[in-house]
Amino acid sequence: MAPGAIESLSMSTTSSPGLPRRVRRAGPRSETRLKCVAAAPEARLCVEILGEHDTTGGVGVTGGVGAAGGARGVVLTGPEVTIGRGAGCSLVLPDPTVSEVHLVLRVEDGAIRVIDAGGRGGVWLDGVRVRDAYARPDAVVGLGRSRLRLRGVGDEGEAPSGPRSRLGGLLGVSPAMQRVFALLERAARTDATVLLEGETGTGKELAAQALHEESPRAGGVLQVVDCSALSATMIEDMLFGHVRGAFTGAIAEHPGGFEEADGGTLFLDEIGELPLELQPKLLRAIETRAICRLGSNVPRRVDVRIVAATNRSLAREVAEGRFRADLYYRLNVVRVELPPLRERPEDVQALVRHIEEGLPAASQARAPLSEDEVDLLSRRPWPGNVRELRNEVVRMHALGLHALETPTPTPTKAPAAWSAPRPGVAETGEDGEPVVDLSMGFRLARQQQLDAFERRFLAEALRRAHGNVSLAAQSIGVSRKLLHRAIARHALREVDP
Ligand SMILES: Nc1ncnc2c1ncn2[C@@H]1O[C@H](COP(=O)(O)OP(=O)(O)OP(=O)(O)O)[C@@H](O)[C@H]1O
Repeated sequence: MAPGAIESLSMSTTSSPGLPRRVRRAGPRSETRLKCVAAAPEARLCVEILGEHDTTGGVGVTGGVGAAGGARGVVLTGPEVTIGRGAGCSLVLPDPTVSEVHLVLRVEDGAIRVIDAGGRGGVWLDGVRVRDAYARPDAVVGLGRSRLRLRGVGDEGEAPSGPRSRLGGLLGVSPAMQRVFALLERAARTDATVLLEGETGTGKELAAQALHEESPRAGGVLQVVDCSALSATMIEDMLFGHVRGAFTGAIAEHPGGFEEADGGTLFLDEIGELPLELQPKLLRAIETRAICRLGSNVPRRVDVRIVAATNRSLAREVAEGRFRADLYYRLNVVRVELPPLRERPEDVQALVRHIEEGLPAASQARAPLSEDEVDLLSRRPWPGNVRELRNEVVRMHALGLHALETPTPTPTKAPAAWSAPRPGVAETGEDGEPVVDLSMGFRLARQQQLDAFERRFLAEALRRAHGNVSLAAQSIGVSRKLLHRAIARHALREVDP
């Protein structure tokens, strides 16, 4: 189906006690929308100068810019303005700590985009250093020793407006998240199948919830089926349900996720883990919008919108033969990639404040994190993304810790020598058992343990085979091709002394 196309479906309704694991009903809508005003070339941008300097009379404005609101308030016109010490800037600041052209403000869709033009000391938005970020209304921008309050934009004296800083439970002020919000919003209006890709903890599940809540199906059910369940039979049962007697222990009929989601949205989480043998059956169900319960040949029509998520690259899985191409194309109608947190440090502050607001008073052993602490956190690599940030903030509050007291994790992306300890991999405790680190959550911890095990295992096999891949593969019972792929994934050298 073409991107954005509407799938037409038929309906049947069922209800079921005892939902499968991770299948649940969506909660009430919780979002507040921010108004967006369309950009106009003559858009006006109101800036209030708050600097320590006495800029009265010293503020120079050029090119369609006029003074407004007294000596310290200026209105800048045009979709893009430059700010700095240089005479050519739209707003000239006589501050020796400011660079010639320090900052660019751009009006986009009624929002103010703040771009560091390479100014000395950088650009600070609400106390967080940014390279390129959208500002909330009334945000304060710091450059050199000067500070500016962005009063908002408008053509006819409209109220200040801003970009969407959240969609459903997803928060984000960075341009990357703004693009995600725009895509999700557009996709939500259709019945098109959506594939969400992104590292663990980047908010794929929240994105699926937002898609459902923003869609015409919001009144229906959002059903989640975790395709990484332990056995293929269990996943099959969670997807398609069963009739009485279908297998030992099937003492009653049970609808699966497809039927549970009828009239609503079916969220296939961890789709990259779906066993190969189940993939043709899922493809058929998606194509025909009909399923048969396990143990039955009677097709049942279902009216569902499909959203799938994975923290793998499905295209790569297809290339490596672990995922069927036909199912991939059926799922990849609208693809939305959730960016990792390290690529959008501008979002850390909003996320920290949001997490702090949700903390129960009893678990707050310290004051809210200071701007310096938030700045420190925004420089970390966060391999577990927002989930890891949440855990860290909760931990800091619970234990009364400060950002400097908590170790900075190493990015998982950086390939370390295979013998070096991997981040998040448990060390051995006094009892010889691995020390469990709960702070990063189950999935990430499990993944990192598995990765570490695989790496050690393969490295040892290679070492014993003196780096001969064919021999190593033979000795551990895997194909040469598979071992080559694993070597590349773990950045192991094929010939190790
Ligand atoms: N943009 C965001 N705004 C607010 N909270 C977020 C955001 N992204 C993630 N979170 C929070 O981080 C945690 C993990 O989010 P979520 O489960 O949606 O991630 P995921 O990508 O589905 O992870 P996984 O692949 O491990 O299942 C949750 O507590 C969620 O509320």
